Amino acid sequence: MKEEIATTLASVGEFPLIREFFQPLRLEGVAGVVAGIGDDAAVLAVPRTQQLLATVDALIEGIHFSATDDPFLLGQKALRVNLSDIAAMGGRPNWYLLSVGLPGDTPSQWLAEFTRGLRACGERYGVTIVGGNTTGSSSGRTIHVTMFGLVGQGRALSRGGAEVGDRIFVTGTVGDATLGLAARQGRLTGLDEADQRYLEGRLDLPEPQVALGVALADAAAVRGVIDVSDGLVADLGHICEASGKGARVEVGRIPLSEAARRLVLRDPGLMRRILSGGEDYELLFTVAPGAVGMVRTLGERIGVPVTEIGEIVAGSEVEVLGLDGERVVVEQGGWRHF
Ligand SMILES: Nc1ncnc2c1ncn2[C@@H]1O[C@H](COP(=O)(O)OP(=O)(O)OP(=O)(O)O)[C@@H](O)[C@H]1O
Ligand SMILES: Cc1ncc(C[n+]2csc(CCOP(=O)(O)O)c2C)c(N)n1
Ligand SMILES: [Mg+2]
Repeated sequence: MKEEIATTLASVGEFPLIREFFQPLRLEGVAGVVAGIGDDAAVLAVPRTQQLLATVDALIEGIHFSATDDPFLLGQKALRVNLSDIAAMGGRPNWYLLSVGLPGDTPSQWLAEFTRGLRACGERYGVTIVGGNTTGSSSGRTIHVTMFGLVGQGRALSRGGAEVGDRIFVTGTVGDATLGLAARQGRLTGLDEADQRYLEGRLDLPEPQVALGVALADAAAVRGVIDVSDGLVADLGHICEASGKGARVEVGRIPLSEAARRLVLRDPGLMRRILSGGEDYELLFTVAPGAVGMVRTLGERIGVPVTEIGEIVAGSEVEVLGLDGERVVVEQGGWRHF
């Protein structure tokens, strides 16, 4: 029997790679691309009534993903984590740059699947590649996506606008991604198969809340906004720091998925991990008390669950109250790289 020799990137070469894998990621019909892949820089047209949003996020092997993770999902996640940052600013995402560092022995099939994921997600959210960078890597695979979006002049949301008395809201459910990671790494036992699949799905394919972000940018009563990437308590801390305020959150109000709820019922200690686990990519935002009804209606109209979990207070601390009303100590509150 003849042995199949897998093609690697080293055998394809840098420029054929760009032609074969990255150029096909261009989407027709996205406005504003004066020049995309092929020149020294992209040329992008920003309408006079809009402002440009720019954000970059890295996915590093061993830090954000494992070599064995599904590259089709990873391609989608690379865009989704950036879409979430544009959403947190209330913008519409349009364009992205892709920078990859890949070892020469990476199978071509890996890159084919990774770029298939980018394409699927690009089509779904209407964002196109406009350029990038390709290098070898001597220490694992690295992916950086820089994403651009547009927001009306002076309409961008920010972390810094929270006021005392604001109600704190979060979209969707919290903690699924960190539980999914723990499950994948064998740190959760006794999880049934369907729940494990659900939680890992939330880790692999976060849902950036782009439509809600855009709607919130039009609502003047929405003040401090962030997406939950580091962890609920840590990211609320970022709103507090930027706004010069404190916050009080009630554990009993934090929205959990059915799968997370079942786990917490068995092991209430997991709640601590939920409070500080990252990668949910939900929106966390504060709302003037008089606008709570409007935000609920907005959530219903867009089809995104929004849950009130606490209140902005004077001070600088994020205070977490347990079911018994006692203060819960959350040491770090979220992911830290260093
Ligand atoms: N190396 C850097 N150089 C310049 N600015 C940076 C650098 N690293 C982070 N920042 C800036 O610091 C702020 C906080 O960064 P952080 O990465 O926590 O935000 P984020 O992008 O929302 O988080 P995430 O990476 O989880 O999406 C952002 O405004 C970011 O642009
Ligand atoms: C293999 C593996 N190990 C650990 C984690 C968890 N993790 C990595 S980065 C991060 C916070 C957001 O990062 P950033 O601020 O860089 O966007 C979290 C929760 C993972 N997903 N995969
Ligand atoms: Mg963010």
